[in-house]
Amino acid sequence: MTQNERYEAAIKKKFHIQMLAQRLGWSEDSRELYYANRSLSGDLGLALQFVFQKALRSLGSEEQIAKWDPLCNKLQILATYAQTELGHGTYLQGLETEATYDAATQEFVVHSPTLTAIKWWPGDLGRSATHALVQAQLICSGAQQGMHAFIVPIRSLEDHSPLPGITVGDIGPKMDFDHSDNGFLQLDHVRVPRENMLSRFAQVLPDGTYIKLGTAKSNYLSMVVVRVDILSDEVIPLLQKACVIAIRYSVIRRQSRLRPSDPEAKVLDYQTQQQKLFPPLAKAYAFHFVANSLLEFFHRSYSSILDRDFSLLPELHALSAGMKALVSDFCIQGAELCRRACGGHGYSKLSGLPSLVTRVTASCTYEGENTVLYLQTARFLVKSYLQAQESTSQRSLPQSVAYLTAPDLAMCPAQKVADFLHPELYTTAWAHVAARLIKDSVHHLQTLMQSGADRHEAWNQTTVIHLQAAKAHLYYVTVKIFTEALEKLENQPAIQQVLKRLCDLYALHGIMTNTGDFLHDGFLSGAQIDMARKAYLDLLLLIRKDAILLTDAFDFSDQCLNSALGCYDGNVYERLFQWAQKSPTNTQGNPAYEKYIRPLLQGWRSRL
Ligand SMILES: CCCCCCCCCC(=O)SCCNC(=O)CCNC(=O)[C@H](O)C(C)(C)COP(=O)(O)OP(=O)(O)OC[C@H]1O[C@@H](n2cnc3c(N)ncnc32)[C@H](O)[C@@H]1OP(=O)(O)O
Ligand SMILES: Cc1cc2nc3c(=O)[nH]c(=O)nc-3n(C[C@H](O)[C@H](O)[C@H](O)COP(=O)(O)OP(=O)(O)OC[C@H]3O[C@@H](n4cnc5c(N)ncnc54)[C@H](O)[C@@H]3O)c2cc1C
Repeated sequence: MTQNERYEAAIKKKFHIQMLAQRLGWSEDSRELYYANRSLSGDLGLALQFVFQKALRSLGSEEQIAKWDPLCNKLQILATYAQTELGHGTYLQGLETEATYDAATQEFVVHSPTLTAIKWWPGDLGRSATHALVQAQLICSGAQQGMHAFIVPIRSLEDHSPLPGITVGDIGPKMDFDHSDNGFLQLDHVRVPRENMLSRFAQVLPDGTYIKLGTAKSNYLSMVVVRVDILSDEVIPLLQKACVIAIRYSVIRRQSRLRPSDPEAKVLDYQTQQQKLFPPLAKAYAFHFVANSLLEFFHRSYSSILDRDFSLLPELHALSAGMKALVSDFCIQGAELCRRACGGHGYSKLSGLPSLVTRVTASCTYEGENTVLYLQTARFLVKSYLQAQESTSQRSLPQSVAYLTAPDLAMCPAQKVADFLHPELYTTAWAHVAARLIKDSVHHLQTLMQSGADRHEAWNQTTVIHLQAAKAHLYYVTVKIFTEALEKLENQPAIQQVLKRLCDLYALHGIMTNTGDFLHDGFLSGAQIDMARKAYLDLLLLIRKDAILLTDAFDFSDQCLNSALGCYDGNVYERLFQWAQKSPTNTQGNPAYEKYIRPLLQGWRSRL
């Protein structure tokens, strides 16, 4: 489909789902609506409404939520979240859009002072949204007060035309997300009432007095909220679908022979095919539990943050930022592995895999570029390590870094292959490596500072090391979450056994792909690495038996997968041939024949 066709189809789907929800009384965050959205294939339009509402509920006062939330739920307005600008996306302190308070009229004048201030990228902005939550530098009482959120009407609710002072449009073709009209927004002294500044954490009084009710970063809370939600709502299901398609196809596709006398083998019986597909499958399960755990932590801390107790916010920010980066990186890597594992047909759009890959690829950028987010986690780890070093410190460490003060083993006690299948053993191994890398990163930082570098330069010159420490810490946290999730399954032993194999594989795959970190200080010996590898390879064989059931368990219908390779009945070749014949290129004639091909073919004949 063209960009316009995909855009229209996505809005059409959203329209019908919304009509159904209204007819059946499904609320915005109901389980029914969640499953209805999950059961759809491909694109659903107006996704930024949920980002706007998350921001409204985290940054808005109760009165503002009461006013704007129902308008969103009934789709009486279509809203987007406009933070990123042409010149800035990561560095929020660099955002140039201004909101200057005019006490005479009790309005904010929202303006794009430069070309680079033009809002750029917000989804649904190009052609759909009627309102935008605009993040802008607040100017009042003659001072810049930092980034604050303003609700700005941008299109008429009568005829959808841009309102005065608004220049808005689509930013043009992208790698994917063709269904979403990512747009640009230039504001020319647009006036909005004082009540349109979201005021949970800050207020501007009628006379222009600025009242701070939160911290300097309170208005960053909306990003924390979205990073938590987007993993299970958008990113992880894309990896799950890719695993279902590739693993189902791999038991249908026969190629070559394991023994000359054998029939052609199912490609999933090759160890290398298992090595490609089972780690992504294990990650798809691991991240299901990680997303649930993060959501639980978020709910535990969110209500206190909304009541302006920010004590849990640093850990919540570090976890949500880091997990968004780690999970999205591995989902991108895993979806591409699934595509590659399907050979030529994996490169066909009829497989559904290229679309999953190009869509999930955006997740390393939106809602925070991953490197920048890992470094936010690293910043938290440095602080936690230094706090752990202060023997006088009375404050206990946040729960996710408690291992920094736990007794540490110098060497892994594993004596045989089976020892590496004990969750306690590999979780301890991950904790050891993470703690060592964090200590190492702080040591490098301090050494540079002691040699005279200022802290900003020292930080920049050690960010590669901090990145490595952050990734190890996050992987350790995910291993711990997966093992704890297994413990809760003791009354379902059959399921627990199957999922434990995936957890073992997830932990050991991380060790096998980072052996240097485990060998570096002798924590693991070469012999123990060999034991871990044996345990890992044996798991591939065991998981092979359950692989199809583990992918069926994701419960995606054929329509939802939208793939000729991943259909439940396995009739891959019939579908590929049917679908190819229905392809528009086979039903619309050859546009180049009359003008070019025929004259070419005729040309040489006339020369004979
Ligand atoms: C189906 C549809 C799916 C697709 C939907 C796509 C939706 C996508 C929507 C978007 O993309 S919206 C735009 C998202 N943009 C971002 O996420 C921007 C990423 N950049 C940042 O978050 C900030 O630039 C960054 C925090 C990385 C750095 O900002 P700063 O340079 O102002 O802060 P700094 O790094 O100096 O950190 C200052 C303090 O703020 C804290 N902080 C930073 N971000 C925070 C946060 N979010 N929450 C709470 N605290 C935060 C940070 O921990 C630190 O605390 P400490 O000083 O105590 O160490
Ligand atoms: C599909 C899609 C949808 C989007 N939807 C929205 C939306 O609805 N609303 C919205 O407001 N935005 C949206 N965005 C924009 C997105 O949030 C930004 O692109 C993202 O935050 C990254 O910022 P940037 O583009 O400025 O990248 P940059 O920060 O310019 O990244 C470029 C490079 O610089 C590096 N870098 C930057 N800062 C640092 C640093 N401090 N230390 C080390 N390295 C650094 C990065 O790691 C990266 O390698 C969307 C983007 C995409 C792709």
